[in-house]
Order: sequence, then structure tokens, then C-alpha cells
Amino acid sequence: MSDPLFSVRDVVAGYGRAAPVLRGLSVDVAAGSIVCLVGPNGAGKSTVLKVASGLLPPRSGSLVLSGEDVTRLGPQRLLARGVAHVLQGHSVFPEMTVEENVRLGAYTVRDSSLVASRCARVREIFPVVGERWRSPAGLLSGGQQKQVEFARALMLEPAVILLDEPSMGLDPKTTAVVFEQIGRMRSLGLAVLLVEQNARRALELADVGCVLDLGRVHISGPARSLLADPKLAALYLGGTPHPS
Ligand SMILES: Nc1ncnc2c1ncn2[C@@H]1O[C@H](COP(=O)(O)OP(=O)(O)OP(=O)(O)O)[C@@H](O)[C@H]1O
Repeated sequence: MSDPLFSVRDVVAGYGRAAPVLRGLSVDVAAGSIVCLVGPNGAGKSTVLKVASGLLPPRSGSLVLSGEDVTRLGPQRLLARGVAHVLQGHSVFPEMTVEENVRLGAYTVRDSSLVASRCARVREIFPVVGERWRSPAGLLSGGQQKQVEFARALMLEPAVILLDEPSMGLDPKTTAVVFEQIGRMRSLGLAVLLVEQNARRALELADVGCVLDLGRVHISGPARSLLADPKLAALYLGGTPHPS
């Protein structure tokens, strides 16, 4: 992989006084690439994203962004420095319009012409967001709402985007559209760290796959190699590899 833009290094993290969920976990993400975390339920995939966005301070280990230690910045400053987190489930405000939801992503930006140009940009990246701009967000389908969340996350022009189960609750056709948009974010140069239950499809999209086990990255490598590994397929991907 080319030099990582963002790294989670040797992180030990957990909740309250309980035993740590992550026990020395490391993962690197390069600009313009997608790294996918897979693993059984409860393995700690969402916890990695919470640490990466600053929501959960690690007990030890570090976060490095563009060569700089950003471990103790906390979620607001990490966001301002370019690390955006799209949480699991739906987070649009249903009574507000799509435009209002998207603009919330830039509430810290005071320059209204800059906000306007970013709105124009995300409407172009996510055409459905542009088409439904004045509709109450609650009227949109699940896949369309997910794209509103992506658009909102891009309003601060992040360098890194953390995506937690973006296909949750979506049918296969809608999932394909959402995955296409994740590919679009990669082509815009973002470093994408993706957690997906739909591990096989996510690995088909990703450049690198990491299998989590016992709070560490158990296996990592080119996503295609993981997909082709029959043992991994049986353990984590629900069956034997598809013939190519
Ligand atoms: N807020 C919390 N407080 C206490 N324990 C938590 C909290 N969030 C997660 N955990 C625990 O941390 C462990 C890892 O959870 P996490 O959500 O990171 O796993 P995951 O791999 O994303 O799983 P899933 O695929 O089920 O979402 C689990 O045992 C879970 O119960």
C-alpha cells in the first residue's frame, strides 16, 4: 500500500471498567483507497471506528493523520482536521429537508459562499440528493437517506471517512447504489475505512481487507486474496468463494 494517510496504531480500547474490546489493534488507510473491516458480531469493528473518530479515547495506542499524532484531539477537532464518521443506522432528521440536513454538516463554516459551493459539489456527487433537495428527508428511501448522510459528511471536505454498516437494512439493489457511491468517494481521493456485515460484497469493493479476531487484526491483505481464501470464506463470508 502507498503511505497511509490515517493510521490506528496498537490501540487498546474498551468501555468503562470492562476488559478491553480492542487489544493492540492496528490498521492503515491510504488516500484513494477503501479498507474494509470484517469479523464476527461483537468483534469490535464499530469500536475501531469510534476510536478512529475520537468518540472513544483509547487506553493506549495512537491515531496518526498525515504523519501527525492526533490521538488526543477528540471528536470535534478530529472532524475539523478531516476525519468524518457516518454512524450505523439512520441519522437524518426526518422533518427537515434534505438541504437542511446536508447544511448541518457545515454548521461550523461561516462563509456562506463556501457553504453554497460545497452544497453544489455534493449535489453533483450524489445526484439523488440534488433531485430531492427540498423534500423532507423522512420521505426518502433508506438508500437515499444514506446518501444524504454521505453528503452531509462531505460538507467539511474530509480526507478520511469512516463508514459503519452503510448497507444495514437496505435491499441488494439499493446496497449496490450505496456501494457505488462509496467507490465514488474513493475516486475523489478519500481514505475510506468501511465496516460491513455484508462482508463479501464489501470486500469485492475494497482494496484491502482486515479480519478482526480477539480485538486485533487477525489477517489483512488485498481484499481479492481474502475473497479467494476458502478457509476465510467459510469462516467469515458465509461459504466458499464465488468462481471468478
Ligand atoms: N457503548 C458500549 N458500552 C459497553 N459495551 C459496548 C458498547 N458498545 C459496544 N460494546 C461491546 O463491545 C464489543 C464490541 O462491540 P462492537 O459494536 O464494536 O462490535 P462489532 O464488531 O461492530 O459488532 P456488530 O457487527 O455486532 O456491530 C461487544 O461485546 C459490545 O457488547
